[in-house]
Amino acid sequence: QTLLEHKMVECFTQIAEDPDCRVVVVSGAGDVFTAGIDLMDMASEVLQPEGDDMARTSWNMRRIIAKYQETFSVIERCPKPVVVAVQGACVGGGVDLITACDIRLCTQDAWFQVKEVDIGLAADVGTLQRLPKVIGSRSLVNELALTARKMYADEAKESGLVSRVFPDKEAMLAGALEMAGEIAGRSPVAVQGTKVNLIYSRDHSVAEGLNYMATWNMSMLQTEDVMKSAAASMEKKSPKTITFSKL
Ligand SMILES: CCC/C=C/C=C/C(=O)SCCNC(=O)CCNC(=O)[C@H](O)C(C)(C)COP(=O)(O)OP(=O)(O)OC[C@H]1O[C@@H](n2cnc3c(N)ncnc32)[C@H](O)[C@@H]1OP(=O)(O)O
Repeated sequence: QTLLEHKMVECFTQIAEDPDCRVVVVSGAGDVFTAGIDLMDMASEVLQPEGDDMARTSWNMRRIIAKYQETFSVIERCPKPVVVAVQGACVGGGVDLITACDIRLCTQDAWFQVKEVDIGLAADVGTLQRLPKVIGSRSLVNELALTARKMYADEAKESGLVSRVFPDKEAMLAGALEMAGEIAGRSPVAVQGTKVNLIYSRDHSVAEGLNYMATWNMSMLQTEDVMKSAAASMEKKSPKTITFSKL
């Protein structure tokens, strides 16, 4: 139930470079997706940085926070799409994690909580930066982050935090894997280019996004995948029938 902070960077760095991997599904074991940061670790490790004076202690604290931020930023930077499947509680760092993913699914019993204000801190590893870009309503984001109230599955769907709600975990995992199969069956040049450009455009003006896109596709449009996909489309075949080279 605790976050796998240190393994996450290692894992997603490998996934980003692994041509055999085209899509990722993140799910949690048990009834609870995640209880967020381990509060015992937090008390003993995170909140006790070393340093001979305030400047050095603060510097080390900054490094610790940056390391935690990287835990989730590595997911967003990974060019392979990441589908996350949430059951039960998704608390604190869990919201940081899921907002760095590309597609969020949950079960009917799922709930989400930006818990940090309840433990005396401003959320510092991504929720405050990414949640406003996921949920359209700034007022709702502010309410959730300032009050730490729980948001249940139906509201999460209505607000756009998740795109689909499943009756139970089994159905959700089946749905997540089916979706992953749809993504993995398409051109990795197209899929990874789409993820990278969606994230770039989220953080830039339309003009900047278009400029980046033109530069991206001036090389990527020269892929053999376009001709293969277009030919399959003309023949009314699914892109999943095509064998695409690894990327
Ligand atoms: C630079 C740092 C950046 C990172 C910041 C991250 C911040 C955060 O993540 S803030 C959020 C922290 N998490 C919490 O406050 C979660 C609190 N826990 C819960 O709300 C519930 O435990 C939960 C809904 C997850 C599960 O409820 P359930 O009724 O199923 O189980 P419990 O009986 O409550 O818990 C079972 C045992 O687990 C221990 N536990 C739960 N959460 C944590 C946690 N986050 N850290 C450490 N331990 C946790 C709980 O104390 C129980 O232990 P025991 O009594 O020994 O059985």
